[in-house]
Amino acid sequence: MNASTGGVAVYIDSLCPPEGIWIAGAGRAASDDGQLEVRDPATGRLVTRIADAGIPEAVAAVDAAAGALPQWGAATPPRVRSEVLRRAFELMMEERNLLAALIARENGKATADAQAEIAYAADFFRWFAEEAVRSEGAYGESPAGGTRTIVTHRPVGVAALVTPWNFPAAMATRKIAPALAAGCTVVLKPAAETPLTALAIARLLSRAGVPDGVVNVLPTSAPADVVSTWLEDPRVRKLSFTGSTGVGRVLLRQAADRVVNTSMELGGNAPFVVMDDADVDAAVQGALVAKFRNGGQACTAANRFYVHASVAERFVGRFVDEVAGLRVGPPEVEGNQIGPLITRRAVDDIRALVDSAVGAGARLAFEQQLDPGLTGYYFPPTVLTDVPDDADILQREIFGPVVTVVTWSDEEQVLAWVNGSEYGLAAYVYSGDLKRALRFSEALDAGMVGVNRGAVSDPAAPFGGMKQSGLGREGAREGMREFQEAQYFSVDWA
Ligand SMILES: NC(=O)c1ccc[n+]([C@@H]2O[C@H](COP(=O)([O-])OP(=O)(O)OC[C@H]3O[C@@H](n4cnc5c(N)ncnc54)[C@H](O)[C@@H]3O)[C@@H](O)[C@H]2O)c1
Ligand SMILES: O=C[C@H](O)CS(=O)(=O)O
Repeated sequence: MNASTGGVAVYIDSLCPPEGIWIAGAGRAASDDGQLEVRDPATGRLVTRIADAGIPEAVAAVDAAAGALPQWGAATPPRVRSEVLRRAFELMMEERNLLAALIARENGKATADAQAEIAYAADFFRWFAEEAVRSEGAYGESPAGGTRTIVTHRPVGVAALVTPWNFPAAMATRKIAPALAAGCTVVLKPAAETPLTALAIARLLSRAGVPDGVVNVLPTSAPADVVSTWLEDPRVRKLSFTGSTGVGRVLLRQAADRVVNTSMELGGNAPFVVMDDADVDAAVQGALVAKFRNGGQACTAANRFYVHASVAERFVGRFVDEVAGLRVGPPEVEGNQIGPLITRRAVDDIRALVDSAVGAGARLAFEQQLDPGLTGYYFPPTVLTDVPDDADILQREIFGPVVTVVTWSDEEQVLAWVNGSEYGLAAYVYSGDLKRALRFSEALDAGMVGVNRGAVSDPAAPFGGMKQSGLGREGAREGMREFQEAQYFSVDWA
C-alpha cells in the first residue's frame, strides 16, 4: 500500500493488508497492476493507492469462497462460528480508535461519528455471534396425518456483498456477520471511495479465526464488471446489496437472469413529523440526531420536516439556534460535529437542489458561514422553511446537512404527503400522546419508525424498507434468515 498522507500511513499499514485486494486470507496485487486512489474528502488529497481488482480477481475471489464453503458451512459447528464472531467483536472494540481514524480519513465523518459507527459495526458481530447458535427449525404433523414435516435452514452458499461509502464499517459487518453466522462464505465489494475500512475488517476477521477464503474483499474502480462477473457465476447464490435505489434496480435485473436470491437495502427519504402536542425541545434534539448524524449522509436521515403550524415557530427557532452551533470542520479536530461530504460532486448536487427549492418559493431561514480556510468538500448546515409541498427537494434523497420544513394543520393531509414518496425506509414521529403517535405510525409506509426518537438503527431490530427502499431485512433474527434457505423433509409416518 502506497500511503502518502503523513502519519496516516502508520495506521493504514497496521490495519490493512499491504497490497489491497484480499483473497483467500492474503493480500494481492491486481493481475494488470491497476491501482485505485483513495482520497481524503476533508482535503481532496491522496490518502493511498491500493490494488484495483478486475474480472480475474472477481473469479479468483469466488474460487476462494466456493473452496472454503463446505468446511465453514457444513463442517464447522455453529458454536465455533459463534466464538469466532464474538472474538471479532472484541478485536474491533480493542481497535476502535484506529479504525475510527481510518473511517474518518477515507469517509470524512467526524471522529465522534466514526467511533459511534465502529461500536455499531462491532455490535453486529456480537449480535450474530449470539444468533449463530439459534438456527431453529420446526417439526410437525401434516394436517392429513400420516406424514411428519421437519424444517431446517441451511446456508444459501457463496454470497456477494456490495456496500456503500457512507458507513464503510457498519454496512460491511451488517452483512458479513449474519452471512458467517449462517455458514455462508462471502465476496465483498466495498465502495471505491472507502475500501480501506473493509480491508481492515477482513484482516481483523482473519485474526479472529475466520479461515482463509471465507471472507474476500475486492476494492475496484469497475464495480459493474466485478459484480456482474459474480452474478453470472453459478457458484454465487446470494446478492446482498446496500446502496442507491437506482443501482439496486440494475442489480435486481441482473440477478433475475440466474434467479439469484437478493436482499436490497436502498435509498430513503425519511419524514420527521412533529405533532401539535409534541415536546418541542425533545423534538429538536431528536431532529439534530435524525438529520445531522454523519453530516446527513445516512439512508435514515430525516429529509422532510413536517411540523404542525401551532408549534412551527417554536420548533424552527430552536432548531435554527442548534444548527447554528454545529461545528463544521476537519474530522480529526476534537469537538467538530460535521465533516465534509464524500465528493465535490455531492456538494454541487446539493447546492443545485437547495437553489432549485429557493427558486420554487422556499425560504432560506439559515445557512452557516463556513470557515473560508476549509479546502475539502464541505457543505454548510442549512435550514429551508416554507418549502412548497411539490418541491423536488422533498422527493429526492438530500444526503447532506440540509433541513426542509413544511408546516401542516390537517393530519390526513400530512399523512398523504409523508406517504407520497417512492421511498419507505425510516420515519420519525413526535407526539406527547403515545397512542396517537402509534396510530399515525402504523399508517406510515416506512419499514422503521422512530417514535419520540431520532434514531432507529439497532442490531437487534429488523432494518429495512418498504416500497422502493428495498427488499428484506438486516439485523435481528431476520438478518440471518436472509443468508439461509429453508429445506423440509416430508417423512412417511404411516
Ligand atoms: N437502506 C440502507 O440500509 C442503506 C444504507 C446505506 C446507504 N444506503 C443508500 O446508499 C446510497 C449512497 O451510497 P452510494 O452512493 O455508495 O450508492 P451507490 O448505489 O452509488 O453504490 C453502492 C455500491 O454499489 C456499487 N455500484 C455502483 N454501480 C454499480 C453497478 N453498476 N454494478 C454493481 N455495483 C455498482 C458501488 O461501487 C458501491 O459499492 C444512498 O441512496 C443511501 O440511501 C442505503
Ligand atoms: O445509511 C444508512 C445506514 O443504514 C446507517 S444506519 O444504520 O442508519 O446507522
